[in-house]
Amino acid sequence: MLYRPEQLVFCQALPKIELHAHLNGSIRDATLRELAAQLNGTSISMPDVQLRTQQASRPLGECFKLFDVIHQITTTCAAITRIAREVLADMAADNVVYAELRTTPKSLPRHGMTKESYMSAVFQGIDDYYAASSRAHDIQVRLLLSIDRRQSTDEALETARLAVQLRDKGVVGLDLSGNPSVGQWETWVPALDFARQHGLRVAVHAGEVYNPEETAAILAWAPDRLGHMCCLDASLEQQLLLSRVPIELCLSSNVITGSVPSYQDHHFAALHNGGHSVVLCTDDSGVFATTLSREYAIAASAFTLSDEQLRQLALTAADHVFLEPGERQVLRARMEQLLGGSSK
Ligand SMILES: CNc1ncnc2c1ncn2[C@@H]1O[C@H](COP(=O)(O)O)[C@@H](O)[C@H]1O
Ligand SMILES: [Zn+2]
Repeated sequence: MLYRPEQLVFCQALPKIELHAHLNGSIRDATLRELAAQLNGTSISMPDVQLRTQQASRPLGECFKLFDVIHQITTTCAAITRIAREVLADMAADNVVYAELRTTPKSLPRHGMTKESYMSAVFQGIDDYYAASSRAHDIQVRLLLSIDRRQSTDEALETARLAVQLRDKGVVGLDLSGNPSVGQWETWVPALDFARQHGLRVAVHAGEVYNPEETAAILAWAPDRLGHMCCLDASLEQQLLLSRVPIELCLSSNVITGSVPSYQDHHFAALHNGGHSVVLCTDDSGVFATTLSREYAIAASAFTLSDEQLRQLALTAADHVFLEPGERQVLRARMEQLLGGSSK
């Protein structure tokens, strides 16, 4: 058993902050199946989708094949709008009070989709959620635009420019993600520099596989937050601790993909005990069949965290959001108030 039922109940009641969630990876299983079923006559079969979404362990390479399948199913603006709306609803139901959702804007000429229309579809989904929900005031959302590691320097720059343009629509930063075995860090540096020069914040997936040269280069660039950092040697570990860059940690994702051998072996414990800033996140709640509450419950059980430690973990996430300082303080005060209310 990964955790005791009462640990999950406690974690569900905690107000939480989600900082690392990929839109298409957070698709509901039922929605994925429904959209796949609507695509009769294409290369995607239902058994294909079912088999892929029911695996308990899925090596990283398999994960990226699954993302390709999901992307073949989510090619319309209507699908993207629906996913965005449902992801927000699921997070709000899980007591997430602030979320930074990340997604890769897609240009799919065959489907009449541009990066701009893709983003409009995401904004529509957010608007639809707020228009329909009585709990709408419960969750605040911001966006990070992702660069996929398969992209060229020019494609990445296009995404960075779009992110700057969409700042007043709630875009607060850029993310570098995608298959860690693909591409070269130097390719995307111009786009990340551009974003930073224009006042956006930058989160980078790093160390999801062992690649010490790249991880050292990423640390030297000093992103505002790092994702994963699973596969480091002793010297990189030292550099990471000295950098003090907060890390988004996704327990289920890392264990299911095999980046970390088990929950007990996860580097969460060493970082957290050493006072390094960490934020628990889901990564892909659909693909890994999880919720943020469940990730907190797994941490509570695997690392024997007290209720007070769990509350502190939820609270300190507010210090690492990509909001302006004034807004960040308001969020922190709100978390303090809500957490005061959730203590026994
Ligand atoms: C499991 N660990 C991971 N490592 C790296 N990148 C990941 C990821 N999980 C998801 N993504 C990135 O997010 C995309 C799906 O969401 P969007 O289409 O952008 O909304 C994937 O294609 C991949 O680029
Ligand atoms: Zn990720």
